[in-house]
Amino acid sequence: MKKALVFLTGFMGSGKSTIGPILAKEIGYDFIDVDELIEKIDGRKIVDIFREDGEIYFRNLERQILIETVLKLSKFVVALGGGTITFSDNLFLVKRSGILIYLKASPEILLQRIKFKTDRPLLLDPMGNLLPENLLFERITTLLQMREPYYLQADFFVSTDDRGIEETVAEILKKLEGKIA
Ligand SMILES: Nc1ncnc2c1ncn2[C@@H]1O[C@H](COP(=O)(O)OP(=O)(O)OP(=O)(O)O)[C@@H](O)[C@H]1O
Ligand SMILES: O=C(O)C1=C[C@@H](O)[C@@H](O)[C@H](O)C1
Ligand SMILES: [Mg+2]
Repeated sequence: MKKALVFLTGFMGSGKSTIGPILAKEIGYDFIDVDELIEKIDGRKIVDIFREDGEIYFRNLERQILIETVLKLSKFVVALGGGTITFSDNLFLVKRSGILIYLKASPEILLQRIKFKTDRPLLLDPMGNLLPENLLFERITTLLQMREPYYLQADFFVSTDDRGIEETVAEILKKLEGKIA
């Protein structure tokens, strides 16, 4: 059966929020970013939610918003959070509702893309400051190793390491052919 939701998963910095709106435009879908939706509904930035209430609170909120809002949409490209499909049975729910695409990137490339960003709480030190580059690289490598078994359960993946944004979108369009409503 052809599906009417396209989900993007992948590590922080893999390009979900960047590729999502461009892909949506190409296939005539709307676009929604789960991280942005969480911030809009909760009224706080994700770093503040993590700092004030902790990761478990965030994961429960993310799951609730996924079930109550996102999975009810049709003809949307959805940028998931980097950890969404690793929590509870979110992966199962997502795969049941649409096509899941993994934007794959190596730790080296991810490091270059995210090393100056302060809006990803899992990549900061306990005081909320940027980690030194060597520790950040270790954090990315460890977390990616734990996450990849989930990401690889996507319907297909696209490597973004040696491609620009437009090329990545073109590759996705090719792989989506005949699969979406
Ligand atoms: N081929 C590519 N595909 C995607 N993004 C790329 C590519 N090349 C460079 N970039 C850059 O990498 C960054 C990706 O960041 P983006 O915020 O889209 O990641 P994300 O997956 O949404 O992360 P998060 O899970 O933290 O929300 C952007 O600054 C984008 O311009
Ligand atoms: O990889 C993760 O666990 C996260 C990625 C971001 O998209 C946000 O959802 C949040 O910072 C957590
Ligand atoms: Mg994003």
